[in-house]
Amino acid sequence: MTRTGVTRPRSAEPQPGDEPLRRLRPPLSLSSLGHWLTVPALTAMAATLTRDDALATRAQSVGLVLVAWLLPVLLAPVFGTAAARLDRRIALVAADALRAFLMLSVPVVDLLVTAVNPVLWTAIVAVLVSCAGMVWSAAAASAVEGVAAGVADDEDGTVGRAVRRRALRLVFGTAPLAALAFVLLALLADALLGGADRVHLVLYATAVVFGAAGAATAMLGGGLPGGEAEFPAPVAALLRREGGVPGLPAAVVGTVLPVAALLAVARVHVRVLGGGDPGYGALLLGLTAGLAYGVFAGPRLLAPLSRRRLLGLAVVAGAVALLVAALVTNLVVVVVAAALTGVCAGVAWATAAAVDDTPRPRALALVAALVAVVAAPPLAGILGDRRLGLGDAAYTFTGSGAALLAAAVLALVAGAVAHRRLDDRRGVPLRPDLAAALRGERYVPPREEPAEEQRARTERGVFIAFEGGEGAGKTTQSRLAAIWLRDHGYEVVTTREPGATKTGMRLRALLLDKETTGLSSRAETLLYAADRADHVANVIRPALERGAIVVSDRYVDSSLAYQGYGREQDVEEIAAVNAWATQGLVPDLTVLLEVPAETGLNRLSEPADRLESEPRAFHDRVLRGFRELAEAHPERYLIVDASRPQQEIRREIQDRIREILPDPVPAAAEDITSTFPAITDV
Ligand SMILES: Nc1ncnc2c1ncn2[C@@H]1O[C@H](COP(=O)(O)OP(=O)(O)OP(=O)(O)O)[C@@H](O)[C@H]1O
Ligand SMILES: Cc1cn([C@H]2C[C@H](O)[C@@H](COP(=O)(O)O)O2)c(=O)[nH]c1=O
Repeated sequence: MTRTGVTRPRSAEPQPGDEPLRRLRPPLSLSSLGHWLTVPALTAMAATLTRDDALATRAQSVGLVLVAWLLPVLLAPVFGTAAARLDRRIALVAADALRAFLMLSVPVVDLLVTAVNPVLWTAIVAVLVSCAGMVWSAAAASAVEGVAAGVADDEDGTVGRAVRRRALRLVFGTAPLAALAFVLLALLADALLGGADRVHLVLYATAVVFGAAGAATAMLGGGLPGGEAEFPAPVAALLRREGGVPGLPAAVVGTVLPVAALLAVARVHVRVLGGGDPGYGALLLGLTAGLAYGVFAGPRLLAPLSRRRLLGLAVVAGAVALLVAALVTNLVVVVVAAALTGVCAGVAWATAAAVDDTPRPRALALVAALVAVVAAPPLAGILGDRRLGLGDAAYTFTGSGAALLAAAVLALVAGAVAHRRLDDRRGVPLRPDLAAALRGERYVPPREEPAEEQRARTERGVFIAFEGGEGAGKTTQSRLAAIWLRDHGYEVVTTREPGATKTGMRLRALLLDKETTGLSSRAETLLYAADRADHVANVIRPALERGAIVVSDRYVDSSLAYQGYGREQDVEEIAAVNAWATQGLVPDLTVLLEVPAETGLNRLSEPADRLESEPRAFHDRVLRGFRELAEAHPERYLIVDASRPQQEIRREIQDRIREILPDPVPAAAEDITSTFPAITDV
């Protein structure tokens, strides 16, 4: 059972998606194992080849190999398009065979070809192996899509999604296995071989794994299904300036920096700490196992805590773990700190992907990783090893430790910025919020209300507005809130804008009809304001005056966001027009539901209306507008990450509404019963 009482399937039981993938499992696992093994194998080779050189040269050789391995990922769409033209089986087998051959070539060049610089050749192999890996990934993704699309009895796509998820787990889950295999091979090599040749064993082993993967693919019976896989271009995703979740870039940078910096200097750092390849492997094992655990556990971790808060916290915690790895000169402590860094980065990554499901976080992560891998090794070399005298004692501060320290400080700053900008529970203290989440509860802060405000509340009802972009879930959540309130004895009026009154319905038809062309932005603003004036005068105010709770799907903020930010008109002027139209009526609480524009628009099933048909840049400006409005008055807003499941969102909204509710039972009734009505979760 989970904390929330939901029974999770036991891992020993077959999962949906297992059976359709059964045939592809051996080649996918073997090839992925080989893929991840290439990283420690080639970096260890570079470190071994430069073992007698200065720290700067050693660090930069390892950095060069890592950069060479990462760079081709920028060209993923090119490889995706090229692979689509090839026969899938041939592409998979050829990519594995080429990688086996390339891995074998490294020791051969080292031992036999004196004319070629072996470090340079190792870096060239890293580029070529990575390119072949991209072709393999594209062909494998297409095969997995083919399997997912071909699942019988899968009308709602559940099994297809499970197939994709299982395939991803298979590919990324082999990374810790590769690190473990590297440790074992390094120990074996230490026991059996001597000198620089020791590192050759892992290169041979990687070649054998690729050979076995290619053979497993070649021997697959029957045809290999194919489907269309997507390969978003990382550079294009980054160049798109509109949209994006504020604070998310800082979170992504703060997530990636510690992992990339550790990878870049781990081999030289471990040597400084007195470890060889087995120590390097142990550090990689800790980091990758932590990452895998964090990615898979992240979505369920501290479920009652806001995902945006969790993201900021995970980034800060990862930076602190890296700080420990940088400062402590004990290999075991560093391996444990690397594992914690991995867990935090995994949790942060899973959470960031839930907050922004566009290709942007992935693109930014790739660029941040490249920058870190390029910068960390030379920084380690420049800073060099230093001995600090502390009275009788001395502390040796290594160059690699200093580079990790710099990365940790930067990640800490990025984490703090991310926490500040992403936080959707402003005004709610973090410590009790976190403590309650650790107990599996959601924290509801006590609210002290000035006497004047309390009196004003008893004299009128409560006004709650739901705001957000298209398809954010305003209608769904405002209805759920109204049902919950009615269940607890309140009179609730649910309403919406535009179109709550007879005149409003005509205005709505006019405003949303795509046939309404050439309407000026000012006229549009005034028509929305006219609808609102009628709405307030005939629906909202009368309901509030008789003490009802009014729940409105959209209100003034929609005009400020759409006509102000979206149409790029003066927001202050629109606010003034609307203050006049509503006679200054401001909601007691505005629930802002945030989803990326693409997600929201994709949720809509009806043909797009006049406003929904506006370009993506318009909707991105609208979303930015909503957030800025909410951030200006955090005390009367609840910002909700609306990309989560409906029931999670519902609970978060109920918790916040509870804080502003008047007592639903008339005072006279209370005198009789002497009990207060309990508000319980539905
Ligand atoms: N959290 C959620 N996750 C996934 N789908 C959701 C979620 N909330 C709502 N939906 C679905 O998204 C669609 C749009 O939801 P809804 O009508 O509530 O959004 P809206 O913000 O009112 O849209 P509009 O901008 O058209 O007024 C519906 O099909 C709804 O079932
Ligand atoms: C109140 C208000 C609304 N809009 C826009 C926003 C939407 O595109 C439509 C309303 O349709 P929905 O199904 O209720 O989401 O109108 C606006 O531009 N300005 C406003 O003030």
